[in-house]
Amino acid sequence: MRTLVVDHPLVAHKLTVLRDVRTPSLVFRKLTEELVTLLAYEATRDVKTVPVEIETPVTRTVGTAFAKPTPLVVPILRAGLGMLEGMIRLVPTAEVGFLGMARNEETLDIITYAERLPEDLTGRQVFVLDPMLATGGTLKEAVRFLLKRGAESVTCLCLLAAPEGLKVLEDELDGLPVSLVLASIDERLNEKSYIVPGLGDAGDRLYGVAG
Ligand SMILES: O=P(O)(O)OC[C@H]1O[C@H](OP(=O)(O)OP(=O)(O)O)[C@H](O)[C@@H]1O
Ligand SMILES: O=c1cc[nH]c(=O)[nH]1
Ligand SMILES: [Mg+2]
Repeated sequence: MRTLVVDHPLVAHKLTVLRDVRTPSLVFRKLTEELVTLLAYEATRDVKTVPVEIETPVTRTVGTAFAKPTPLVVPILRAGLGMLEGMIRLVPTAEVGFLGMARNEETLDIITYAERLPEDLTGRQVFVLDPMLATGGTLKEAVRFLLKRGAESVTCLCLLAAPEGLKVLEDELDGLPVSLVLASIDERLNEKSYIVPGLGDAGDRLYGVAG
């Protein structure tokens, strides 16, 4: 599994404001979008392209276009939805599918409560959006599901990852066409499996406390 941490002062600065407990929802949403756009630049480096012939005001030339089928972007609800705008700003022709997943905060079991994706993902490059990789349970389920549907590759964009969750993914998804693009690898998980120092519950900070 390829893992890239985007080491850039813009990312570090925006992430610091995002982590701050005083940062209100409105600013948190905006910063999440901006951070995703910075991660997306790196995450799409291997997106498939084809040569296209075009005419400039001066001459004919050969340029580059996204190959078909177009990339599929999959935000994991709720918190991943906060990353969608920032991603499709860079890849406006991408298609978007949805996975609704939540971890039970006591048992840490993952519930998939919604799925709206093409049945057949054969040959598709898929980009999964979820800000938090904590125990790795959610992302492991999501990636397996997408590969089972035939996805050619899965690239996950996350803001924060815990070393414990990264190890789970490395062990469980070893040898599969999976990459991770992150803004930071944090220190550890706490006793409630929250990322430390982290940013709290990303879904709650984006959208308010879930019922
Ligand atoms: O790596 P894990 O231990 O599985 O935890 C990470 C998951 O937890 C959060 O979602 P949550 O379950 O809080 O749902 P929400 O986005 O609706 O708040 C986060 O957005 C991930 O999906
Ligand atoms: O720190 C964490 C861990 C899981 N989910 C979150 O939103 N935050
Ligand atoms: Mg949550």
